[in-house]
Amino acid sequence: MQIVDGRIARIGHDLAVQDDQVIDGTGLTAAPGFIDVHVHFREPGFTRKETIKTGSQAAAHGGYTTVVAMPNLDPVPDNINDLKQLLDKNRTDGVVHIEQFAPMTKALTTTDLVDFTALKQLGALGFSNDGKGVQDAQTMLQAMQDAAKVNAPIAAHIEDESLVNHGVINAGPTATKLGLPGISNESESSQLARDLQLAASTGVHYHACHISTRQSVELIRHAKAAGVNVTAEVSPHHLLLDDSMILRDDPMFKMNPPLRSPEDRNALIIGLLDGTLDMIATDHAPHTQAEKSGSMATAAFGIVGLETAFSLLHTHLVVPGIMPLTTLIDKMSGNPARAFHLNAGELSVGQVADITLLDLNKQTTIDPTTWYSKGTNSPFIGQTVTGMVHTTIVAGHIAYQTED
Ligand SMILES: NC(=O)N[C@@H](CC(=O)O)C(=O)O
Ligand SMILES: [Zn+2]
Ligand SMILES: [Zn+2]
Repeated sequence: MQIVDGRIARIGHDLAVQDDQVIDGTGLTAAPGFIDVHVHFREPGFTRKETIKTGSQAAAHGGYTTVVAMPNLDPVPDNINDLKQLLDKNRTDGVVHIEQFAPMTKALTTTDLVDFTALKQLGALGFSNDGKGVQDAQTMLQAMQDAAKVNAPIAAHIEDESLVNHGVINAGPTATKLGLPGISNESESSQLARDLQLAASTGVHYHACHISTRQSVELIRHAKAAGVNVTAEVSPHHLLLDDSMILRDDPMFKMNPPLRSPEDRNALIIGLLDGTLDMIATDHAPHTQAEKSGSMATAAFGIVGLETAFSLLHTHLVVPGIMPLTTLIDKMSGNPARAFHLNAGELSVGQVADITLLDLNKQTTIDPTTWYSKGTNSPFIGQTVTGMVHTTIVAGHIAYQTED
């Protein structure tokens, strides 16, 4: 493959080499750069957890060349000035392409809608109140109408707070055993059912964030069959972990939505394989060590994911034969690109040279001392995995390269 001016110029064997830089890909597999449509970079407001620089370096380390960042920041970028500053900072500090969701409502929690036209024009990729579900149906309906008008997607964090019951893990035998309050599946699926009805009537592109329950998979399957303009993501942790694996009160296993039952996890894998769930997104949610210590009752929700996603998914889905490598790469690159109309996700002549080189046989141990993220909150630390990201090329420039 030959790259000229940041774009793929030629693909083939024995390309004449007059270039000033050669990357030896012997033994490596080239994939289109990964795309994560759900990350939290915490800047501005929470830079003790992460910054745009460290978050984007973590993305490059994980093989991601494009990410879409969530707006649960301080200040919330719900106006032209704050969004403009954020977009500028994403551009100057990011070592990968950073797209940005703007919020749907002021401050994420009010029912005052943002100016969808102005924020879209400024460069928001779409709109999301991630971190908070939209509790009020009328607000969601209006947000969908406004988003549809400007041809922008809505990415929904789906959570009916009246059904959450102050829960911190999935409602089920583990919650009972540990004496912790549980979150029901219906807190997600009942709001999703509402949203799919509203999406059908507005025609908006409705993207369901971090789907975690079997009921949600079923609802999305039906909505797609009925022609609703819906896409959905699932996180690596909901695919690879369930609440039966939570053996003690450990905040590394606390995230929103929570790890569900083994049956739910199985439905997510089937839904991913049959196309009901379009893509994998990490929901990279860094927190400080203090925020992730003590009991699950009080710790923060969320885990990091950018630097471990490929290795974990390759080890647990591709190596055992559950999912072909090409499908995994589609779920991590081509599908998110198509869903969000990103000019990325394929390796072809003329495309921007966003390329990830994979060393599929390499065994490593998941070790946060090798990470760029400020967050070390992960339940996967210490696991041995097969397959790792070797080199990440963003618009023709090396954004990450392994040392060995
Ligand atoms: N997923 C989480 O557990 N936490 C996210 C918020 C979110 O994605 O809902 C965060 O911002 O920390
Ligand atoms: Zn969320
Ligand atoms: Zn999130």
